[in-house]
Amino acid sequence: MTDITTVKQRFGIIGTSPLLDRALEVALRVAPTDLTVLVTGESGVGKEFFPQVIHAYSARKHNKYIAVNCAAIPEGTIDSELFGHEKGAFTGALEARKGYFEEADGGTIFLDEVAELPHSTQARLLRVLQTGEFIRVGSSKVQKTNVRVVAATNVNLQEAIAKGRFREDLYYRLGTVPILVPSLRERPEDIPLLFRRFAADVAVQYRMPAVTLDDSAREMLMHYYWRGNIRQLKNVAEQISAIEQTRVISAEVLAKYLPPQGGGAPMAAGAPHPDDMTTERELLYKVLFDMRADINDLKRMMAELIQGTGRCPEPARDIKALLPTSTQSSFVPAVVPVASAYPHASAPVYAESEVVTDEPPREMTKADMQREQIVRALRRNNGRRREAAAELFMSERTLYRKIKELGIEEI
Ligand SMILES: Nc1ncnc2c1ncn2[C@@H]1O[C@H](COP(=O)(O)OP(=O)(O)OP(=O)(O)O)[C@@H](O)[C@H]1O
Repeated sequence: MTDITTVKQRFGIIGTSPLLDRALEVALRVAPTDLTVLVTGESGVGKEFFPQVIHAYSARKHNKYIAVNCAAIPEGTIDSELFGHEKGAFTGALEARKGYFEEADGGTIFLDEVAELPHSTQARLLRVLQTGEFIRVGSSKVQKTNVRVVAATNVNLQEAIAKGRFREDLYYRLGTVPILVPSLRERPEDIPLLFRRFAADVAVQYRMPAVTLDDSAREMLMHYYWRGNIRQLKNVAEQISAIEQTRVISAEVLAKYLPPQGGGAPMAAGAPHPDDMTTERELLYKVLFDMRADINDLKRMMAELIQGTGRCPEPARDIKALLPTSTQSSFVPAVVPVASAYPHASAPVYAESEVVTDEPPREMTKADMQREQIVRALRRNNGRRREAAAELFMSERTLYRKIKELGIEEI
């Protein structure tokens, strides 16, 4: 049997706490079966690793793995996304389309935020779990599929059942094997390990020395409440790495990044998502973060030019790409190549038609900055929202909401 250390290394799962090991052990043990698994735990504890582990160590591993964020799909289209539709089933259904349950035949579907499914979809899901049968929207033909379902939620499903929001029969069917992922408070020994990993990742990504914690800061970190769990810890590590000049962090400095604990009920049904509370602040940090990396890149480019090497250190990342999209149209599109054509000139030489316009720069509002960051993250990830959300330190659900709110078009 595969040992847990191998699994952790393969998936980049940090932690040595017995509760985490126990959860991973259960995942490994049920992986080769076809049992349905329900992964629960507070927001930000790392539930997403579990369906991946289960799929990777199952006989289905060579077939499809499809992850669906149930909260991110509008209610009106979720049935068709999951189960497909026939041509003409609804306005805009110009072609017939397979749903995820048909696509993933022989594989695994991860239903994240399963508590967000509307009632009608819950009924369809129950049927496919019980019999393997489903019907495309607009069809009357019953089809069969062989899909293993792993679901996850941070919502207290018993409460949701009591409020009539979630079907009890579906709860029992989904939770054949329950896996509870521990909160960070239940595994304080993992906190310094996680912090070190996140700080090291930032250091590599932005080519800067990693921040470390002094004893007082480590103590504070381990006793903090961590409402948003690992996601919040990751945010803090990244913010500190980006903003602080000093690389050894004291408790005094750390305290600036930890919101007051007040109350501190963990994330549960109906509670505001930590992303919702901190997204704006974090996006602003991210602006600073990116600007600092850009400035470092520009400094390096300038140093190279001044030394007369005339070589752009990172050809893929030209100056235009470093500029906010809002200023790209009015800015010099290729300063470096023009200047490098005249390596002995004392100042950069601009092609005549490319000179910066006189237009006074428009002050960016907070919404502009947020839009900017989201657009950049989406571009960097070729429009993949999951990756962009991770980079922006927010859940996919929050990213979807922001995209809608800020009127960002498809990238
Ligand atoms: N043990 C771990 N080691 C390293 N990174 C982790 C670990 N657990 C979680 N993370 C990171 O923390 C972040 C949040 O994890 P994840 O998205 O899986 O949380 P979640 O439990 O699914 O939260 P939500 O219920 O809000 O969707 C991710 O960036 C993930 O990579």
